[in-house]
Amino acid sequence: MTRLALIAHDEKKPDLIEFVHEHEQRLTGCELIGTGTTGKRINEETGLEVERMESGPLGGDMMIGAEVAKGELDGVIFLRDPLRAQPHEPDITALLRICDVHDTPLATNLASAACLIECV
Ligand SMILES: O=C(CO)COP(=O)(O)O
Repeated sequence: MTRLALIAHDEKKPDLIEFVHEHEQRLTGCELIGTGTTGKRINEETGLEVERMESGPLGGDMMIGAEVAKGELDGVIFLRDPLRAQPHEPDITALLRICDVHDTPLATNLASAACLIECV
């Protein structure tokens, strides 16, 4: 089964929730993990179930990075907020890097997320 990570910064969470609603049929067939608050909101606001890691600033991005490093994720959808600095920027950079190291599909905006879920 396809295993995907779903992550969004606060300003992008509404976009991700809408994306999940739009693509619910496709995502129902996937195993989903996410950072803490993102996962909580998807669990509460959509019909899908996300396994929750820690919140991003508390290490959640690194936990997802570890899954990538273990080869246990088929793709990462990470709607970053490009207009605000994050306190855990080094963790975010590390997650993006480890996706490149392992050639794991990574989408950081809605258009690329739509492409990603069609091909993983
Ligand atoms: O900060 C995040 C990703 O860098 C997301 O974390 P939350 O889903 O806990 O808000």
